[in-house]
Amino acid sequence: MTNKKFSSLYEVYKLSIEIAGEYKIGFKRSLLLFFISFVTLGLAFAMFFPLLKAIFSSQPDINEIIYWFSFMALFSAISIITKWFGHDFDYSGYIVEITNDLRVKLGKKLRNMPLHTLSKYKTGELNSILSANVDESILHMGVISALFMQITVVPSVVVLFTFFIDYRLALIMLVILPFAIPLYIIKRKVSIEEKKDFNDANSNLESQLIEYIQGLPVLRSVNQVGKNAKQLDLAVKKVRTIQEDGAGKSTLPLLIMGSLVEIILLVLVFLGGIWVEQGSLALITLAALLVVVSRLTEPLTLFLGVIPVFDTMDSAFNRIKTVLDIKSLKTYEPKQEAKSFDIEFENVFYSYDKDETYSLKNINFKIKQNSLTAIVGHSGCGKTTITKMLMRYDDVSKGSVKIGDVNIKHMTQKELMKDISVVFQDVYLFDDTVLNNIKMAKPKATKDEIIKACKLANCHDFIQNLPNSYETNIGDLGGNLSGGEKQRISIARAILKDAPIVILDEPTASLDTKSELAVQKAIDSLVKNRTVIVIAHRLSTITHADNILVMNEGEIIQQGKHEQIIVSSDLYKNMWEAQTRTKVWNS
Ligand SMILES: Nc1ncnc2c1ncn2[C@@H]1O[C@H](COP(=O)(O)OP(=O)(O)OP(=O)(O)O)[C@@H](O)[C@H]1O
Repeated sequence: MTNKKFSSLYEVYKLSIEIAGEYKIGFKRSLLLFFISFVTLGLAFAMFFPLLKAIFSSQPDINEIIYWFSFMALFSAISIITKWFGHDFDYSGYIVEITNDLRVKLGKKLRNMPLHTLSKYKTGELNSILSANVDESILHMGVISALFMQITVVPSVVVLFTFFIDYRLALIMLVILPFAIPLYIIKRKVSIEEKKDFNDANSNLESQLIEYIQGLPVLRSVNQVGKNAKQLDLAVKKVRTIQEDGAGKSTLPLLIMGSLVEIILLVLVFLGGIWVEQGSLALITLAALLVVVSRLTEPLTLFLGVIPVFDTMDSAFNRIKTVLDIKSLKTYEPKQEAKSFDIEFENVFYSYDKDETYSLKNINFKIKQNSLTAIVGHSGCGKTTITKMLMRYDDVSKGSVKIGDVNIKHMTQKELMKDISVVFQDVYLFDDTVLNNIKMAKPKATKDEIIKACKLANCHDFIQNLPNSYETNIGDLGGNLSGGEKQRISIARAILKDAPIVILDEPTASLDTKSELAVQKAIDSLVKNRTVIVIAHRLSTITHADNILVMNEGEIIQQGKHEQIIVSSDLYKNMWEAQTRTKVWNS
């Protein structure tokens, strides 16, 4: 999801501060301590020059040796102590807190995100953002930032110190070290592109996996479970190709970088040897320098190894940020609550893609409190979109939606959802007890209230026959509830919620006649004395509706009672006749 290709180290630092949130002071302090630690480590290395000089001089002076050795020991001690305190940040639980805070923030965002935006994400994508990406984005805090500091600060201090010893030797290092820069840039470009492609491919793989597992029964029935599960197979291959490509492309810069220190050593030995021969450089100074430089091999090679960690973090946090930056739908002032439950759509237009392709066009209708309104029309004409606009799935592109004269933009999402119950065609039951699945509609409900709702929803008897009655875990039933039974549990939820408006999204469309009768009975209890909107495919179930909205291609082309529109609307008449014919064939 990120458009960024290459963040500078400063940007990575700024991101880190943002991630650290309220712990940013601790993070900055830890970076400062690491900085002091590695400056002093560089100085301790540099003490090799005077120390070796003192040891190997023609007349060694023990006091001078102790003097330089004491400095070396002092710098090393400061380095160890400050490094220890620097790591306090990762050892004392801050990183766990930061990870937790980030997940809580993302969780809140998901709760308040407009459903329209949420629906644009694949489940696997959100899954990888909340799990892997959160972990990756804080990876570098602690050990990795210490390592990074070490590989940049220590060589810099050594080069600077060498200037005081012999500027020519320092210049050799300064001339060769900048060759690391293009290598660094190539490596980062490869790495950041690989990370982005890898993240996209990985979330796609997660989505395909989730889809594969959920669709396993269907895949089995069409013999597509093995290698024939093409999409999953492709997703796995894509991840492998990206990883292989990335590994191949980043090996060369790593090898060259590793050789760079060897090259410096060779040039130092060659030129240093000449200068020693000519008498312009002390042999002991050259020897000390070779010892110090050879100690830089490891940090410089590590440098390129550490870069991908920053890129992983950068790419992961940018993905997190796209979620954090999503704006919740605004509740307009003054905040209001609906006191009555008439519904009015006035000149409503809506486009999913925020362009001129409207899924709803100039929708106008009024629903009286406690009446029954049905929406009918061919598939894709906009029936569900109307109900989504009532639930403020997104803001309408034009026009207004009102409940009891209050524009729903002035109602908080909580207030709005308090007023509406929805019964969907596909029921989702959570992996929890039957009781808790119903109770979630009204957390403070007593068991008696729940049983009463279940009796009304015509599901009390079959729940009692479950292995542990109301305490039976839905997961333990292993999908053994029928569609009609699940549907009645969801209706019990809606009855318990007791919202004044009920939306029925074709709840009986996929049920057989026996289940349909049982569910219809439950629905009859639910809709009593409420404002009801029903999306109906079977027109026979809505002939008694107070108003029927006939839709075609996003518009309401006719509205009225069954007896009126069967005469005035050709579309409705044709649908009715087609369904009556089917009924005759089926009987
Ligand atoms: N999330 C979405 N993003 C983009 N377009 C969408 C989205 N959901 C629906 N649409 C489009 O909006 C139009 C209306 O869809 P809607 O689901 O409201 O129709 P419907 O009448 O309820 O259909 P059905 O009876 O098949 O459920 C369709 O053209 C559909 O493709």
